[in-house]
Amino acid sequence: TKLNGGGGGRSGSIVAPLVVNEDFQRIDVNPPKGTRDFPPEDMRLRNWLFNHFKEVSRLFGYEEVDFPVLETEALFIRKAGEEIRDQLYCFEDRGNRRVALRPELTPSLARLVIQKGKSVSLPLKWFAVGQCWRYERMTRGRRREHYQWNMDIIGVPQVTAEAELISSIVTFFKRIGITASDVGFKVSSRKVLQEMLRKYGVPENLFGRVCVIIDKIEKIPVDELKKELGSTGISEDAIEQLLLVLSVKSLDDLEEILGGAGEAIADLKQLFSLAEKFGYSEWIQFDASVVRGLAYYTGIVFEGFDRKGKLRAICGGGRYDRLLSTYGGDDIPACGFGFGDAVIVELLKEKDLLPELGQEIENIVCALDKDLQGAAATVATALRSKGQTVDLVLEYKPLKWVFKRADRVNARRLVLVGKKEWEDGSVSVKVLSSGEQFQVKLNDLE
Ligand SMILES: CC(=O)Nc1cnc2ccccc2c1
Repeated sequence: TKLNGGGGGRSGSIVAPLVVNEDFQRIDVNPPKGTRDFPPEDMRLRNWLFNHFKEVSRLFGYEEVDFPVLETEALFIRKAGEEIRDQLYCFEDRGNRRVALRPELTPSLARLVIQKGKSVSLPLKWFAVGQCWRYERMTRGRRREHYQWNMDIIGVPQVTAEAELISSIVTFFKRIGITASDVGFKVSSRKVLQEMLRKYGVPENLFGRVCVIIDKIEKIPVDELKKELGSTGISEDAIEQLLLVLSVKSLDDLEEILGGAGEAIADLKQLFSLAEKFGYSEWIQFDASVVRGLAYYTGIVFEGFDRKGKLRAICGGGRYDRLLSTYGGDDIPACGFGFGDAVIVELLKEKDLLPELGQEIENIVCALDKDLQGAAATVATALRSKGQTVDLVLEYKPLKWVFKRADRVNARRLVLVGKKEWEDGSVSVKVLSSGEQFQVKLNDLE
């Protein structure tokens, strides 16, 4: 420890310091690897973004829900080879229970719907904004947490549900200044794959695994993709045909291959016609190669992408009609999307659309001398009770300090409590933008 005497040897007197810190080093003040703090300026941007998420959800008539960030590990154990499974942030708790930090929100939502059972009437339209976790080996140095906005419709089998979900995301983009020339949605249906796999006699239980592998179509070399597909037992010929179908560029070409009878074509045609009615046709395009990487999707799938092709997918979602029944629930149709808080901020930076958000305070209240601190508290309270934001100077400070603080917190005006004015219940106010200064009875101050 450094005793006061060590402070440059003034009179040499040694006074033991009040706090001795010999028994620990300075703690690591950074947050754990892959996680973020949100100091005020970052929290203002986060709140701006999340408020848009939530306002759009409410505009569409959805109800907010939330779940524990900690779930039973079993909720996320799927044997389809998903990346989200390999990176599960899971552990054994002190009660020897296998638990996990949720990597996504949909399983928790499905669990709550089943828990609610008959006590809720369908359709349900729920939304949530929640932190999700993954445990990646240090090597990648990527983030281990992000916040996701989810909107889900439970109990509607028609494609009108997916069409509305896309409309809500388009509404969000428009609110923050993103246009159809900045981003688009690639739309397809996993029923294309399902119909192809049936045609080649591939067992249904391979469906999820095959989709997860095919989702890597643009991430790994094609012969590696073929090898992985082959390892599931699918024939070479079937694999060739699959990849051919996935490279199809239009719905008409797809109809050529699949025939017009299948649900895939019908669903997609209906979605594109609904897009017209919702007014977002120029935002979406058919793209047979979109499958998404989550095993539980069963029908329409979509993902938002930046047209410059510089960023990863902005958001994604689709229909998951079997998820509730795999958890032992009834056979209830469902669809939804997830929208992360990372890529969208990169996109806003790219487009120079980040909002300038500063602190805004209406009043700084301060006492002009020591024994008016109580009076200043009374003034602050009077203003706050009228809904005015007040930064009350909590200790006696020279005016120079107060002006500096007023500038930093971007205060609109100074409310000064002086001896003379306070004797007849007045305060003096200085409007900082104009420099205008006046005296006013406290009760007349609004
Ligand atoms: C770009 C980014 O931060 N992605 C990200 C970050 N954290 C996650 C955590 C769980 C699941 C997916 C995640 C995805």
